Amino acid sequence: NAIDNMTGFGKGVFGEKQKFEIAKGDDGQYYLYDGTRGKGIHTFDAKEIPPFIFNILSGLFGYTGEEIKSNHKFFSDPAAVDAHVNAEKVYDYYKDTFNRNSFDNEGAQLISSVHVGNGWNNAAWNGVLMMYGDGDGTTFTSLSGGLDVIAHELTHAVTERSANLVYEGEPGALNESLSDIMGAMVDRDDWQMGEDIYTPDIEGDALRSLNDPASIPNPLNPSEGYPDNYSKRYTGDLDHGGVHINSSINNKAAYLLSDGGTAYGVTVKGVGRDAAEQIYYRAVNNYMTANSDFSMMRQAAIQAATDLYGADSSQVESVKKAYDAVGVE
Ligand SMILES: CCC(=O)Oc1c(C)cccc1C(=O)O
Ligand SMILES: [Ca+2]
Ligand SMILES: [Zn+2]
Repeated sequence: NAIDNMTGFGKGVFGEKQKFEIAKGDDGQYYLYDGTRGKGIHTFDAKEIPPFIFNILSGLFGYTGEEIKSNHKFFSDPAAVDAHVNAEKVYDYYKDTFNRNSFDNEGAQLISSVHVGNGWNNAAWNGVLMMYGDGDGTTFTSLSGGLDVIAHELTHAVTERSANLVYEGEPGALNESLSDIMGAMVDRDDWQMGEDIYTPDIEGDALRSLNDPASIPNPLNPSEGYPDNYSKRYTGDLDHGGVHINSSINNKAAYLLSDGGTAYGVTVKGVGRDAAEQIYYRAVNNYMTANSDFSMMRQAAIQAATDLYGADSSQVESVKKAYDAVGVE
């Protein structure tokens, strides 16, 4: 059927006015469907289906949830509005920054489902679509309200279609770290992850910090902060071998590469966010594979910087220093 692309309106999770692409169906209803980006951006309502059932339904049967429609151009579901708007922003980031057309570089549809589960404190890419919980209102509010969260989830899809880093141990920590790094590059005004949607009643905290990982308690070892050096890595079995913990070691390296600084006696000259994002994208897209470990991350970033700026460039030197600073040889 002919899709008429038009502009929709709504308010996001934090009450901000949003404008986004919608489509009008043959039934005269308006849908949260953006037909202008790739093969389309669809946002659905999962209607509180338990996450593990939703995962099965969407994984095996491609179920995406109920179409969100409105009989006028105003959409009144804030979680859906932000999931849609933020997916558009992340699509544009990958296209404008790396000329990548969606996560498969062939315009794959970006499908998001909101209201997954009941007070679910999670967001996930399940191989088919993004899933966002509403949070329990204490630990999280609607997770689709976080631009860095959506960039994080969509980067899992990009990683899966490129290096396809195994979600376990060091490769898993790098998988997580690349999602945090791109999350911080899209949500460009800070180096925190999830700050907008984490603990709505507490100001100033975040899920993770890339600039100072140790400033946030490590959930697996609360007496310490997240690790910011390889010598402090988590070596237990929880969280697939600490993929959400050891990611902070590489996150710190990326922060130092981008903004510069001194850590563990090593001073790094920042290359800026524009060069840092190009180095990491090229590393994950061209030089990393499923079992790449931290040492291979260092080499991949050096090679990417060499391709982009030359072997004797200051950027290559900064990559080496950044990984020296976090104790990765
Ligand atoms: C910043 C986004 C993020 O970390 O999402 C997750 C949450 C909130 C819980 C569990 C897993 C994830 C993830 O996507 O890794
Ligand atoms: Ca952020
Ligand atoms: Zn993740």
